[in-house]
Amino acid sequence: MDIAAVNALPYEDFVNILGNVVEKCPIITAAVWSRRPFVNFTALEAAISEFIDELPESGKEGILRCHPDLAGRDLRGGTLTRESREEQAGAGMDALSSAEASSVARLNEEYKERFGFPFVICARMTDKANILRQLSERCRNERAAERARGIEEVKKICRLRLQALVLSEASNKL
Ligand SMILES: NC(=O)NC1NC(=O)NC1=O
Repeated sequence: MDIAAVNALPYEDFVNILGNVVEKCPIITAAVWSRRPFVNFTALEAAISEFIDELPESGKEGILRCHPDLAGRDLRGGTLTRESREEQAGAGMDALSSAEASSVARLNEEYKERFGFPFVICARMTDKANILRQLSERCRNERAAERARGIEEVKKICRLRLQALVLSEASNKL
């Protein structure tokens, strides 16, 4: 779908198609619909990013809380969203050794205990070893820094999900 097709979507379709570019936060997609028409892919991505940046800190934490744990209960129970399942599987989160799985579970709990929101990282842009390292390193950060870092990761996940749905200028030229 190119940007002209995106701009032509009624809001029901816009939210149905793009509603999970930020995990379980269709309200963000619903809000940016009124910013149409988008001149290009970058403008659509920027509108989402600006909406997130304008939220109070509690809203940003709310976005983080909509994300499932890496290798957590939703993965084990088969209740991840399709996007999240593919991202987590791509980084090997569905094939951890039992030692890795218990380490991730312990660190995820420690992180949530400390910050009150889950550890979020763009799984597609990293790998298992780095996820395990970041999980233990980022546990030591300050809350505000971690909130900002988590939101940066949400935006990376969003860009990749958008790219899977909307042709960017670069791919238009191919
Ligand atoms: N917690 C967390 O980072 N979750 C995720 N990351 C990602 O790329 N997809 C997710 O579901």
